[in-house]
Amino acid sequence: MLEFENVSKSFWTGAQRKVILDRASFRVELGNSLGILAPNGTGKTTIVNMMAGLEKPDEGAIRRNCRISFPLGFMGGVVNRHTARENVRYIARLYGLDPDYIEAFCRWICNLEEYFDMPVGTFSQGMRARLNFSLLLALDFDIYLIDEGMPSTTDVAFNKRAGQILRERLKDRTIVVVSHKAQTLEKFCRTAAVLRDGRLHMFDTLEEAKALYDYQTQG
Ligand SMILES: Nc1ncnc2c1ncn2[C@@H]1O[C@H](COP(=O)(O)OP(=O)(O)OP(=O)(O)O)[C@@H](O)[C@H]1O
Repeated sequence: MLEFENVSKSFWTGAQRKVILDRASFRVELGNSLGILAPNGTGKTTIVNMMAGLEKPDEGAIRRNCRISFPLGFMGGVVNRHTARENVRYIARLYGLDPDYIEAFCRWICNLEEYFDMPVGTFSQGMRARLNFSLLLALDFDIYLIDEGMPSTTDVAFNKRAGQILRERLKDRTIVVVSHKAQTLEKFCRTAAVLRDGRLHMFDTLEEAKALYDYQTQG
């Protein structure tokens, strides 16, 4: 279970206070994936980061009693001056997993060859993305956080291999996906919410959420 209770979050822009969430309360139960629809720039990434524990709320409580992923595509957490091997072994230990298994899995998935033993700082953006994505697949979570659909890299063969494993994994896991497009949510969720002016409007079905969202965004 992942629960927000009276959570508020805003940013001071220098000219005004940008409200992301205003005393929002909701709960994600295991087995009931949730989609959040919100226009660009209204706080999707901030909400997902708060769910992952990467960002703190200003007020209210966020409770987690299950394994929650870092957001798919999240590029933090990997140290540039360490090799891919050192990074994945360290992260495996943090999660209480076998470093040999996690290293072997990541080596196989991301296919970086000799670069796997080079500092991550020497990697291209695409290589970094492959490493992060493979790490996410190597770990196992109860709730997966997805910011704007499936992550992808410029490597077509990797995308196919990793995408297939991810789709299999997500079949029996709970997903929270945030997007500005209802189409992205359709693949993952039944229940949905609409974020509007810091308020989260919850609906039992994606169709109901879509109706409000379309009404608001298309006039
Ligand atoms: N640390 C910060 N300080 C000030 N403003 C911030 C900060 N982080 C985010 N914002 C602002 O808060 C708003 C929401 O940002 P966020 O990245 O969560 O939105 P988003 O819906 O994910 O955006 P996009 O769809 O463009 O990726 C934006 O206006 C952004 O500029």
